[in-house]
Amino acid sequence: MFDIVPESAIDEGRATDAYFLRTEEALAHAGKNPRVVVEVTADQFPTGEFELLAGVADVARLLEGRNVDADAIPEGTLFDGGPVMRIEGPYLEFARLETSILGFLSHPSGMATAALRARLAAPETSLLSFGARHVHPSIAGTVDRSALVAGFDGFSHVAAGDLMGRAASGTMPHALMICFGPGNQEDAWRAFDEAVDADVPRIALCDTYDDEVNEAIRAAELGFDSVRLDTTGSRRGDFRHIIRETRWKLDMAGHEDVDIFVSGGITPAAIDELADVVDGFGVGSYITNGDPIDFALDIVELEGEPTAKRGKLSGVKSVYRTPDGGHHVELADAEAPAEGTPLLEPLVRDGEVVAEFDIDAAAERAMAEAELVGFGESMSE
Ligand SMILES: O=P(O)(O)OC[C@H]1O[C@H](OP(=O)(O)OP(=O)(O)O)[C@H](O)[C@@H]1O
Repeated sequence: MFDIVPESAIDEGRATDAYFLRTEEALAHAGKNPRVVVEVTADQFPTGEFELLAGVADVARLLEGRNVDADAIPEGTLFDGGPVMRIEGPYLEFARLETSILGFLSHPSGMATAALRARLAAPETSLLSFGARHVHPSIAGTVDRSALVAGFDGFSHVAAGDLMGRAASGTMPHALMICFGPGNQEDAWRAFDEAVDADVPRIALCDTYDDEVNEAIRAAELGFDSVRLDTTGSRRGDFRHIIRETRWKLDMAGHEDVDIFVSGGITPAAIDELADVVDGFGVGSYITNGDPIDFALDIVELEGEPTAKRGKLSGVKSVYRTPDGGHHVELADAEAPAEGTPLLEPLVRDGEVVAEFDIDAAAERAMAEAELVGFGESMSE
């Protein structure tokens, strides 16, 4: 019905580049199915430019039930070089899965990395992921899960929530306000308040027809807990001033408890500029525009012997984090760096998924990692 590659095609390995099917034919013809170790890597050596890993859970599900062992650094870990994942087994067990394995990691990790930049711009302020509308609906869950791995507080997409067993958050769209017509904002807000479950936060959208200050005070008078300002870019002028003026006049009217949320084109720079005058942000395109990480999957060992294509590092590797925040890449059988903690952990053993995936734990790890490696310090918009 829609242009969506079905889950069954991913699981069966048909969500692949055709040359892997040709490879299967050629290997079968030659009677070959070598035991290999492959590694998934973005940069061969540490670069100092860290990125946040996400999407590992989907890879684990894809490898489940296949005759392979796999290790991966946990979701929510920052990496800047060396393998993030290692898979070992007969090559034909997983040859055709390469395309989907890389896709499962590349896009989520890029979005999680962007989301972490936003998170670090205001560690204490509420951040909601609003990005689903910018991507194909089939991956909305990936967008919002990546944002949560990076420490976001919530997300807006209902089906993404169904996937994660969490409730979506949200306020109200301009469409609701416009359906009641100009001058009738109270009718729209009142209808929302009367109709929507009591446990849904009362956040009124206050920029549709009149001045933000005017609408915010009117919504507050109706009893709304919070207002959202999504002022159109062409009208924004000095957004910080608009927000401060709204805060000032809400306070003057006795509505010191009414929170102010903002959305629309919010970037880490905007968060940095506005965090002290707002109570929360909705962030969409900044997350979904996060560049996919350029992962590659390469054979590094063939029948127990180190090998690699030119330009790639042969041999099975380990990666370590040292207390100074260093990320070290070494041969797996070499001595670990002093005080180095190995980052690759068992993911799949004999086809059984042995890792656990906890979004909150990943988010905690991401924040600790960011502090350890100084991720925020090299942050650019
Ligand atoms: O700019 P982003 O960071 O991607 O934010 C996502 C969207 O959230 C806000 O929309 P709103 O709910 O106000 O949309 P509406 O005008 O359709 O009601 C904002 O105006 C963006 O369109």
